[in-house]
Amino acid sequence: MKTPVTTLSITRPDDWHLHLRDGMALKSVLPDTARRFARAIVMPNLKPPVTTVAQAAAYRQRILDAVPAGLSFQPLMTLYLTDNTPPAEIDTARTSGIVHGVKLYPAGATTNSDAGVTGIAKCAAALARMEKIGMPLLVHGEVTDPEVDVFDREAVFIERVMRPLQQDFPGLRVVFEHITTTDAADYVSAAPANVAATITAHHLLLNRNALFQGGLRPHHYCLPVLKREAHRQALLRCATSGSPKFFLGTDSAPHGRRSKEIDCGCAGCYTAHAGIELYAEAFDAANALDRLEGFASFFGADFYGLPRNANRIALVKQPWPVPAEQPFLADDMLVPFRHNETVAWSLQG
Ligand SMILES: NC(=O)N[C@@H](CC(=O)O)C(=O)O
Ligand SMILES: [Zn+2]
Ligand SMILES: [Zn+2]
Repeated sequence: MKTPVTTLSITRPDDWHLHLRDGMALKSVLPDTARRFARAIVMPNLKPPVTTVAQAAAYRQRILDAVPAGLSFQPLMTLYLTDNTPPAEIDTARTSGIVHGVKLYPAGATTNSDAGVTGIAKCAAALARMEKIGMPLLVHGEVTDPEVDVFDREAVFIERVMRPLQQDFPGLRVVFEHITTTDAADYVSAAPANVAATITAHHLLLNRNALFQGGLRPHHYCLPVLKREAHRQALLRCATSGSPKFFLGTDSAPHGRRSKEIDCGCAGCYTAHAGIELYAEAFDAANALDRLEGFASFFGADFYGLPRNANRIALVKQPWPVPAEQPFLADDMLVPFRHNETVAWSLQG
C-alpha cells in the first residue's frame, strides 16, 4: 500500500481567473491571493468596466499599491471586450506588455456584464486582430437567452458561439473560462492546442446539491451555476489528466454578505482565502496530488507564453477552520467558501 502523501512542495502557482474588485474591497481581498499566487489574470468587470489600456494600467497600479509589504504579486491585466472595441486598442494592449487577454462577456450573462458583447459579429475586426497577434480571448461561456434552461447555458453556448468562433477564427487563442460541464470538457479536449480552459476549485468540489443542502445556500451560488455530479466528475478527470489544456482559475468572486443574502443575490464564491488549498483537497480526494503542480503552476504560464515561476510553496495535510466571515467593506463582511467548516490542506509559511 502507498503511504498517503501529507506534505507537498510545488512551484508557486498562478491564478488564471480572478476578481479583485477595487477600492476597499481590493485592499481587503488581495492579501489572500498574494500570499498564495505569484500572478493572476485579473478580470475587468468593474463598474465601469476596464475597456481601455489606459484604464487597465491605472487599475494595475491600484492593485500594485494594495500588495502587502513583503509579498510579491504580479497582476496580469485584461480588457473587457465590447461591441465597439477598436482593433487599434488590441495593438495598444499588446505593445503595453501589461494586458494579457481580452474578456468576452455575453451582455447580461453575469456580474457587471451589461456592457458586454451583444453579437460576436460586432467584434469581428477586434477578434481578427487578436487572432493575428496572438492575444488570447477569455470567454464567459454561457448564452443569455432566457428560453435556455440555466443548467444548459454552457452547452448551448458551445454550439451557438464557440464552434462558429473556432470556424471563423481558427488560430484565435481561446480560454473557455470556469468550465462546468461534460460538454465543455469534451469540447476543449477535442479542440486544437490554441483552445484551453480554466477550472475552479468549487466546481471540482461541489455539485448542484450544495445549493440546497439544508436550505438555500447563497454562498454556493455562482455563475456558471454548479452542475450535477457527472459533470463534476468530468471536470476532475480533466484537471487531473495532465493535459496542458486545463489549468487553475479560482474565479474567486467576492460579494459582501448583504449582496449575497438577499432576494436576487449576486453570483460568486469567494475562495481566494484557500485558493490553492482547496485544489489540493480536490486532487487529494482524486488520488492525483502528483498532477497538481502542472495544473496549478505550469500549464497556464505555458499557454499565456509567460515564464514558469522559480520559487516554491509548501502545503501540508492539516485541517484548519475557516472563519464565519472576514473584513470586506466598511459596512459589509465577506463570507468565505467553507465558512465555519474546515479545509483539509494548509499553506506553510
Ligand atoms: N463567477 C461569478 O459567479 N461571478 C463573477 C463573474 C463571472 O466570473 O462570471 C463576479 O464577478 O462576481
Ligand atoms: Zn464568468
Ligand atoms: Zn469570473
